[in-house]
Amino acid sequence: MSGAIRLRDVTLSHERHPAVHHLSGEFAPGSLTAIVGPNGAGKTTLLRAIAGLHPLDEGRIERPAERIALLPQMSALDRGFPIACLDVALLGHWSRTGAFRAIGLAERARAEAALEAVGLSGFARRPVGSLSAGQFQRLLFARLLVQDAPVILLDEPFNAVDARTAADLLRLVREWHGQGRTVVAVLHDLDLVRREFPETLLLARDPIAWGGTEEALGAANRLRARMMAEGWDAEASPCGLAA
Ligand SMILES: Nc1ncnc2c1ncn2[C@@H]1O[C@H](COP(=O)(O)OP(=O)(O)OP(=O)(O)O)[C@@H](O)[C@H]1O
Repeated sequence: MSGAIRLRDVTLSHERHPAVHHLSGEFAPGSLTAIVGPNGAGKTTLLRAIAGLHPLDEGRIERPAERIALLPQMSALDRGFPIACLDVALLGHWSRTGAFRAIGLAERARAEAALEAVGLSGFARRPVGSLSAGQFQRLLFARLLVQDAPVILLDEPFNAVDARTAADLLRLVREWHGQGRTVVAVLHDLDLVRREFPETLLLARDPIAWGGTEEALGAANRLRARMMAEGWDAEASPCGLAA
């Protein structure tokens, strides 16, 4: 499976407020990378930019031609939507079928198998609004399974889920890595990152380190990220230049 993502001097902002500055590097095909950094470091903005959902101020992102799947932060999603679990899983087919092609039996079977794989067999007709946070996250992983993309971006995938759910979902992440997919996950649990993620990008709006996890998360790099975060000015213009 291919799936390299190359960033060339990427700068991102929100309404002229800085989010990510001059980031260059590569998520190699088949790599498993954590993005870590303080709150407000630009991690979510970067994932969205990689997925093509946030415009670039400067620079370039080279992505594979194939599909990129994004798991958004759970808190960013509206769960009051009146839709059943199977329909959410079926949405994973959308990028291939488009809005107007009918869903066939094979696609339905794939969605049902995905629900089973995440421990939600028997939930097909349940409205999403009735799910616990952990069950909902399992459902979003089922949708990722259906999407079957070579590049998978996960924004805080284990937030607000219990240990058993996190372990089950982590198993899927390992499987995706074993299948040669490129997986990038925003995470705050550094012990988990050290245990499971060979590569790490430490971001504090500016890139602090990008490479092997042990080295990227060394004490000096973590201190630098913390000091950068303490100095952030919410009103600063991108790159610290006068607007
Ligand atoms: N929709 C928005 N409008 C304006 N500013 C935004 C918006 N989204 C994010 N920002 C700002 O951009 C900066 C980067 O935010 P982002 O959510 O990418 O950081 P993060 O590293 O994912 O943070 P966290 O760990 O808290 O989720 C922050 O200063 C944030 O306040």
